Amino acid sequence: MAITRKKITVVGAGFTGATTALMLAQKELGDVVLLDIPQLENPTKGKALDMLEASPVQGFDSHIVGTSSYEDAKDSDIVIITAGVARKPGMSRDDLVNTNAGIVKSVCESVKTHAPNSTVIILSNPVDAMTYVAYHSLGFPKNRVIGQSGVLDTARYCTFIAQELNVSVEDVRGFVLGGHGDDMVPLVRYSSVGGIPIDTLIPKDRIEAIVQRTRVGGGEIVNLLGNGSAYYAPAASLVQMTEAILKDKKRILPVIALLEGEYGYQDLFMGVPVILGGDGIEKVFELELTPEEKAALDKSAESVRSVTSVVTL
Ligand SMILES: NC(=O)c1ccc[n+]([C@@H]2O[C@H](COP(=O)([O-])OP(=O)(O)OC[C@H]3O[C@@H](n4cnc5c(N)ncnc54)[C@H](O)[C@@H]3O)[C@@H](O)[C@H]2O)c1
Ligand SMILES: O=C(O)C[C@H](O)C(=O)O
Repeated sequence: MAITRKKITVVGAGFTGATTALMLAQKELGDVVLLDIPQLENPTKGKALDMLEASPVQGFDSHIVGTSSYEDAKDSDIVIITAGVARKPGMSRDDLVNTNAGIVKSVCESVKTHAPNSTVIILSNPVDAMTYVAYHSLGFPKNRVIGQSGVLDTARYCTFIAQELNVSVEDVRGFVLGGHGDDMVPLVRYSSVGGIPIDTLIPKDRIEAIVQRTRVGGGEIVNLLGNGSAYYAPAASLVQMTEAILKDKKRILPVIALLEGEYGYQDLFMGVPVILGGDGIEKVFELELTPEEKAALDKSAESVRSVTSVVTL
């Protein structure tokens, strides 16, 4: 019996989209369709072909095609949306809201037509608001519309903790909740190294510095790059989410989910820990928060609400 491979479409073949496509293929998570606008069809085909030609060297058998046609995305299992503009130094993610809302809306119209059973992961910024836009444009059930922020923010947080203690990143566990903005909420109380709570190992002022560096981690990269934003760690985060879904791994990861009463928020897309598996978001975990943690999450939720409110659907 022929084995049907999974099909993953990455919309937007820029820095994050192209990097994601390559990482997905390297892990053989499925065949990859890399899609960008018609004006960039040849460069998109060129990037895909270049990646494919790496496959004999690296020994992966995923196919990769570049295209500007949604026909090629037909019946995708997963669609990852990276289409849109990135910020430059001096800008906030929220400055992108109007431009990217239009792009995400038009992409979702095509996804709805050509891949109606897909699970959709949104990366375009401001990503909490763009996930809200995608949900309403797609009309898919809430478990199949997922935003990426918490995996990346947590990865940055864990990187800084590992650096601080000079220990393996593999032994660091942590969580970042809330919106993908400068008031996101790294949860120190739920962070540990090899099972040891970090607040017993790292002085308070150093933890505060790590929390603050995490909050502005995207901006740190934007300032260093000078013309664009991070893409290696964002791509790795998208791949981890895709793998959790396609392999039904039931990972517990922080992702942007529709909240309908959880944590006291209604009709809000924001980062929370979930079970991510074959059905997409299979469960949202409601953690016990201290009054200080809840106040910080409320502040982050307010920022998300404020940028989401300017979007016209
Ligand atoms: N959520 C996160 O954690 C996170 C992380 C990194 C980047 N981002 C966001 O992801 C987006 C992409 O970042 P990037 O660095 O890849 O930018 P980029 O400029 O390198 O690539 C964006 C691509 O989208 C394409 N595009 C624009 N309109 C399109 C459309 N209608 N259909 C298909 N493709 C279209 C562009 O042609 C371009 O190739 C930005 O909004 C950025 O802020 C979010
Ligand atoms: O910071 C950005 O604008 C891109 C992304 O959201 C990130 O956190 O790297």
